Amino acid sequence: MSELAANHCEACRADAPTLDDNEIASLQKELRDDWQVVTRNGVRQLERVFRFDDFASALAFTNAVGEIAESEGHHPALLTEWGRVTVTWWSHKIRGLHRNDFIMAARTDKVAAEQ
Ligand SMILES: C[C@H](O)[C@H](O)[C@H]1CNC2=NC(N)=NC(=O)C2=N1
Repeated sequence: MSELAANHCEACRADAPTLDDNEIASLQKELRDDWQVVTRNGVRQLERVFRFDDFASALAFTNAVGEIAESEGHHPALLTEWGRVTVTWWSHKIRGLHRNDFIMAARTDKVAAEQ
């Protein structure tokens, strides 16, 4: 399990810098390859699709991710479908990626492993 998962989010200030390419590449090494960096409307985001046997399992995972998001005050986009959940992390207030997003991606993997 990634060391990142042992961390908690820091308060992300609106003037915090977004991660640069090198910082992203370095943090990606601490995450499973399933996580991809995507860019939407100029905003870099961290995204992974999780697969499940049915909708009930997908929904239970969705709610479990929602719990950690609430506990950290840092929230993903969650697309819940039959057998799949797409989880996307980015820091809204800085319109990009912050270390918090990588921490929460690692925490998301931990939740998946516990399902
Ligand atoms: C007021 C509230 O704490 C802030 O808007 C938080 C809520 N959750 C958040 N989640 C994410 N991913 N980015 C944010 O900038 C963010 N801001």
